[in-house]
Amino acid sequence: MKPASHLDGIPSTPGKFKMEKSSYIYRMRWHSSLPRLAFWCFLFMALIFVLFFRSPSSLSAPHNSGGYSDLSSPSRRYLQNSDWGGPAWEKRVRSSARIRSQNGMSVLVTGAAGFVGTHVSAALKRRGDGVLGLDNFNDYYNPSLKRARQALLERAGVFVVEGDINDEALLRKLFEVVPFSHVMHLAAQAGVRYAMENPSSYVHSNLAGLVSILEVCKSVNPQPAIVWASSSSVYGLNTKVPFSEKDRTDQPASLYAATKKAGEEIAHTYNHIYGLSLTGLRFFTVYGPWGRPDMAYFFFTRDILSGKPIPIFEAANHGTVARDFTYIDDIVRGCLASLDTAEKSTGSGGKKKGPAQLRVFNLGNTSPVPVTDLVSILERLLKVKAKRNIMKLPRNGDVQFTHANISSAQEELGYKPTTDLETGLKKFVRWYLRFYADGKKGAV
Ligand SMILES: O=C(O)[C@H]1O[C@H](OP(=O)(O)OP(=O)(O)OC[C@H]2O[C@@H](n3ccc(=O)[nH]c3=O)[C@H](O)[C@@H]2O)[C@H](O)[C@@H](O)[C@@H]1O
Repeated sequence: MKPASHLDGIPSTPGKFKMEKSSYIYRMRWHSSLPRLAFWCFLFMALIFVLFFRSPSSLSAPHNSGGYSDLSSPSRRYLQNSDWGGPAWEKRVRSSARIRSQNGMSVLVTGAAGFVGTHVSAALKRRGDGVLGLDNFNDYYNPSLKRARQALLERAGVFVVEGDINDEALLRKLFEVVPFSHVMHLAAQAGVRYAMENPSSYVHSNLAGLVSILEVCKSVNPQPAIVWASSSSVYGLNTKVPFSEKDRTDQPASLYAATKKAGEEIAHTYNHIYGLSLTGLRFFTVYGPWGRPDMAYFFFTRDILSGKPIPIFEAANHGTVARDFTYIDDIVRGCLASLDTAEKSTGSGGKKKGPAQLRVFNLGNTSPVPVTDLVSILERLLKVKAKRNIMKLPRNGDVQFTHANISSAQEELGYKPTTDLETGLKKFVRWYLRFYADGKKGAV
């Protein structure tokens, strides 16, 4: 008898199974229904296993633009330790989120082990607010820097829960343990150019992750007010300067920018349907101590020190490429002011009860600096001449310049940046040299 065609290929390795043996096996195995059942059960379990442990982003290699390379565990990006829950864990969560000042708030900070997240969490804690961090510690850049930030927060009394914003069960559990009054949502896939390498990571964090946060926030009681990180990149190909919140933002130049812009529209929807209070902050190229190694000022510093040439982009006809670089302390003040002025959400039980606050603010420095000047400042501070490799601005998401109009944030938040690039970079370089002294902390 001829075996059924879908079984033909099973003992397929030549030399491993002789023909007579395989037909014997076939007769023994497939004429009995119990082994057949066992086989399908095994196949089913294997499928469940594969689906459970495979995420879209686990298919791509880890990011290397920050100079970090670890190909040993490509699936690590979102394979998080789901080790949460239990009385001891809940006690830590509660204690970290305990308010210690009059009129303080309890804030869930997502992306707490990230650059901005760490600074915001520490600042909230310092003034007596209750803070709980959440971070998935992915390896977009060297996670040892994130662990060092976590240790810093730990010393300040902030517990950073390890988990992904897409894990709604975890988010619900956190709200069950602490009825957070505010969410500072900073977890995101950042970086403009990396979107060409790993587009699905942007969809995972900036779209699916944002929706997951909003879904949980809309359904808990009381609903928290949410402040979240948008980006100056939403202005895309806009040429009207300085960029005002009223300008068009429908021409993103990168998938990253498109996901941030989509986030702003998603925020509108949740505000409209569920009465969530939402404030989006368009950050302009934030830099400073504990910064992100994938950003130019950071890896320029590393490469200037090691004598490696640095690629400096210029626009067509030797056009200047410039950024409205904004120092982290100014951004933190803008974040805290946004939380302080956020009105309560109006919905409950997943239903809107009345109109709720919906805001978008530029948080920039209002003085763009050419990238070539940034390099000159670094050369002075590091006392090392850079090997400048001038190249054409690649068409992979970069825009030629950014410049924030901050009048709206000034009026409503009292936001007033005070740090110029030279002063801010001095603080960054001091931190960098201390942190990476003698290469003790390993590769950036
Ligand atoms: O403002 C923002 O919203 C964005 O700011 C930064 O994006 P970007 O301004 O491109 O920051 P960098 O990647 O550090 O680049 C800074 C400048 O250096 C230039 N650059 C970058 C890389 C390089 O190799 N050479 C080079 O000249 C870029 O064109 C840009 O003008 C962040 O990476 C984004 O996550 C953030 O959302």
